[in-house]
Amino acid sequence: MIRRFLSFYGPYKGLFTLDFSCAVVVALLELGFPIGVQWMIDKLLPTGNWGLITWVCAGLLALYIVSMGLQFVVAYWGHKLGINIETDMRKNLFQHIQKLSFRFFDNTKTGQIMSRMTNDLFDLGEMAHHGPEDMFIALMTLVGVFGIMFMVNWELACITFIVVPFLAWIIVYFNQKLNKAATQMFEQIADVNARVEDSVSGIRVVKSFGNESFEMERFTKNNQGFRLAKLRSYFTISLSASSIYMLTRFITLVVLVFGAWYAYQGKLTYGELVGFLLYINIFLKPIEKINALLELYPKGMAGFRRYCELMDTEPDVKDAEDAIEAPKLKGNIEFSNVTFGYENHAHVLKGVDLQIRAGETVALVGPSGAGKSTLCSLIPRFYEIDDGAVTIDGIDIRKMTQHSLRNQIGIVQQDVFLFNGTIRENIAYGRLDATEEQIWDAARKAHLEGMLQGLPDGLDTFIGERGLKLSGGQRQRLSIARIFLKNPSILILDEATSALDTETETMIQQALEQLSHNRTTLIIAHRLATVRHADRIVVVTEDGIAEQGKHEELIAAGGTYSRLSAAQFSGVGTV
Ligand SMILES: Nc1ncnc2c1ncn2[C@@H]1O[C@H](COP(=O)(O)OP(=O)(O)OP(=O)(O)O)[C@@H](O)[C@H]1O
Repeated sequence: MIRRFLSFYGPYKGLFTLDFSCAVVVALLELGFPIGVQWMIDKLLPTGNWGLITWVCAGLLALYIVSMGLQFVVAYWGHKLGINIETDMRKNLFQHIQKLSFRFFDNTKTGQIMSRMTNDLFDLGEMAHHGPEDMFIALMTLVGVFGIMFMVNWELACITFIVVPFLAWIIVYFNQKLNKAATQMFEQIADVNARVEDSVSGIRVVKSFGNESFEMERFTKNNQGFRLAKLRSYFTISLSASSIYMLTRFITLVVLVFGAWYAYQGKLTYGELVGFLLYINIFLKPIEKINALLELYPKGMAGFRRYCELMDTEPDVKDAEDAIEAPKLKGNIEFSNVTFGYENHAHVLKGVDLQIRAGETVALVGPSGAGKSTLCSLIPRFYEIDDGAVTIDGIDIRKMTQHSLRNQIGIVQQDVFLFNGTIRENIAYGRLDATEEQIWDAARKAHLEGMLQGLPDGLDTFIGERGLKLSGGQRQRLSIARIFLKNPSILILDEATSALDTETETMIQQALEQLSHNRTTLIIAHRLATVRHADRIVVVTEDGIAEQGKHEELIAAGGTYSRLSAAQFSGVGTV
């Protein structure tokens, strides 16, 4: 874990060396000042040579100024190093999250991911800056100060250093406790974030049910959980800080008593006693540093452990090592004996065989929960199948890179997701390098032109979070324009026109028919009326594919489809 953390210093060796060496010089100067003071009291003051005393004071002042400059370097460039490392980790995490599969997102709350990206990393930058540097300097100062104190008076030095083993014990003991407390704190704040994310993104549902106080109660529970976890960690921090304080004050007192006694007996000069007391202050500084680290280190490490945990989560859908860039696909899709389940041993699809010819329009119908959407989500390889194979143009999709495969598949969902931005940005999401003309062309085909002409900012109109400033039909048309621009070989339409009024629906149906011309199109249909004219209708039930054929053939066969059709047209059931 520590080695993994240290590897982040790699790109910043120069910055680290600068910061580290300045910090070491500052620490050495700190050690040197009391020697000067002691020398002045014992050797220089009795001579009465004020000229020399003035020069020595000027020299000390110059050293203080140098030390001040070096401290600025440490404070600024040291923090820069920490921030750089924190930024790199956040970038790695975002990059990794982008690679994770649907299964991960199905099982992880968005708020918790956000918490790992933000809160968990806050203390890491600080730890990256202060951790190795402060620890090294603290140890170096402790050793240095012991050496000097030993030379001044070995007995007093040994008395002072009796506290060190106690100190080490306190550090180890409280570090373990704080590690646990910090991990709990991060877990609790992640829960708070997840609750806020859930409530805010579902605010319309919350308000429509008038459940604001229920949401408040749930939030309060999470918030209290965080408060308790934080209080627990502060309790431990306070306990360790006061134990260390007690230990250090006690030792100062002991040194004062023994030092005064030695001075009284003439074993110690008064200059040595003052110098010694100044060294006690220097001796306390690394201890204070270690104490501060004791608070920072567990928080940083708990965040880093959670960072590693997420970074070590392997995507369950990965490109094969010898994966090829998919050629321009015609769209012959074949499912051969495909078995798939979201959870192990709970298969949604079992031994499914289905062939779809290039350019064919196939409608998938069947009872809710039968697996129509699941079947379609296997084509872009959103999930890894448990058994069998899915091929396109005879190539197993596991042999293509996910990017080149998904590039050739367009999906229009019933539940449209648009990004917070302008209409232009959202259409261009279908092809990031699209020209103005291509964007307008896609907008025209999706029948957005009229709407755009009525907007003062046209394509540059902001549509709000998730496109909330647009109507359901407008959102749907925008998502269709995106696919026109993408121009894929395979289309998956998840009852794409259900959010539109009859007039718009007819327009869009025409546009989609134009788009699906010469393209393989799968339509997940809930309203049978919309798919009567499909080349083929495939009826998916919980037992697999029950039947397939044209509308008339299936009606004549008198099977599941004809029953569903009768139920729907008589208005009794849903499909
Ligand atoms: N991400 C998921 N994680 C776990 N189970 C899921 C997931 N998505 C769907 N399921 C389950 O898989 C089964 C098939 O769901 P699917 O959405 O494919 O059905 P569908 O036929 O498209 O239904 P509908 O017509 O209602 O949209 C259901 O039992 C559903 O609960």
